[in-house]
Amino acid sequence: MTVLTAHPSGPLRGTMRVPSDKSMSHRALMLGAVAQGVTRIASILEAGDVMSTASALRAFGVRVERRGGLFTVSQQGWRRPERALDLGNAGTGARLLMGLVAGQAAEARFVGDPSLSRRPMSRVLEPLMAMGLRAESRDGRLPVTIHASKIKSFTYDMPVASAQVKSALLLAGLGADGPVVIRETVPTRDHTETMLKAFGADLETDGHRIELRPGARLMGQTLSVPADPSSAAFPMVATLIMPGSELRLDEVMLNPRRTGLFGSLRRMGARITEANRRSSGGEEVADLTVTSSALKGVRIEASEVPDMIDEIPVLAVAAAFAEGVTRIEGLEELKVKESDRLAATAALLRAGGVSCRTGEDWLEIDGTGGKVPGGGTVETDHDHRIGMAAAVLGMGAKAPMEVQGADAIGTSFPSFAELMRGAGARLSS
Ligand SMILES: O=C(O)C1=C[C@@H](OP(=O)(O)O)[C@@H](O)[C@H](O)C1
Ligand SMILES: C=C(OP(=O)(O)O)C(=O)O
Repeated sequence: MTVLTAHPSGPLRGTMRVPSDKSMSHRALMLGAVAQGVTRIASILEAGDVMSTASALRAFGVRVERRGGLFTVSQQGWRRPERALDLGNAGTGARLLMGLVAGQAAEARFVGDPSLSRRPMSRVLEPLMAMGLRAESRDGRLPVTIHASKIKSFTYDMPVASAQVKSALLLAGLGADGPVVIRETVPTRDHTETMLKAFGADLETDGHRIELRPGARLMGQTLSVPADPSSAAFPMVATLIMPGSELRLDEVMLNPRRTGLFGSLRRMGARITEANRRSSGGEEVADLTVTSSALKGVRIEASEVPDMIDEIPVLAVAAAFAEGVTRIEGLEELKVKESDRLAATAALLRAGGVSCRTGEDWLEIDGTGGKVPGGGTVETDHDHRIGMAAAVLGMGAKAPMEVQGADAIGTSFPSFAELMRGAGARLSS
């Protein structure tokens, strides 16, 4: 098992470009795999989760090739995979691909690692089956077998704020016999909608309503994937909590459905400035300069959570260094991520000597005003974000934190230790 020890570190300095966005990378590969012609993807995220999606697509005969720094995707019809598709740790990969496969009237068996195998797949299978998909699962979990099916027109009111569910249904809709309409109560990341339009799909968004009309021919595109705001969150919080630090984070994607953390940190007193706003891969990006800041506790409402759903563990670390109490509501969905992130976040705070309380769907953290003891051990349990959040806590604490199972970090941010060391963090493995 890989162990990473995060030692109390000096100020962080310099400039870094964190790896590319995971959500966009999965979607670029999948749309390339059903489009006509060649899709060229510059600066795709080369990390475990995205590579799992790439190899699953290859199993259908889709050509996914790395040529220098460019990934190219092309297809001339899908064939039946010879083996089960192993999606590893990737929830996005598994759920979106189930929708895509359904829309192609293809068949496949999906498996995954121990973490993915305990996550609910029924949230996509139930609506997909209502659209006509024939599928079997182990109690709504992996392994899942999908049979070639005819997909029907469908209207769905989202029962849960999930971009993965929404995306799976839209991707299935590419092969439906009529429109697919999805109504969200809480808006979630819209990369599938943006990218489907860019590839030529007939898709319309009106407030919280999305309508996809099948039949348009998708054409291969050339795109470049900007830096992942969910990965930028870790060096950002590390910079804020370590006195004397200043770090520039280049080309960070600023889709408003992804930047809830940045707004919350600013409300806590974080100094984060933005320069050079421009467009990349169909999204707004900017270079962010982060300066260490005295943070104060804040209250986060449930309606704010979807825009920072993957950033809660590291937000909790920022709260541990703040002055006063932070309360975060609406954390139900955290329980079905790579680990039970509500329990895992509380456990990592306690391992670092920070007191906190949890309820069914909330977390309350007693800020220490910068005096986090540290000195504990955290087991990632296959959860990259828990591993990185624990490492950030250790960098700012009085005593080191040990992260067991640190190899999990490779699913989204393989260069985490190297980039953080380059900025001045003391990490040993
Ligand atoms: O669509 C996506 O790319 C994602 C959606 C979110 O999951 P949910 O749809 O389960 O909220 C998020 O947690 C995940 O990391 C990526
Ligand atoms: C929840 C996450 O990813 P996924 O659902 O794709 O495994 C994440 O990256 O934090």
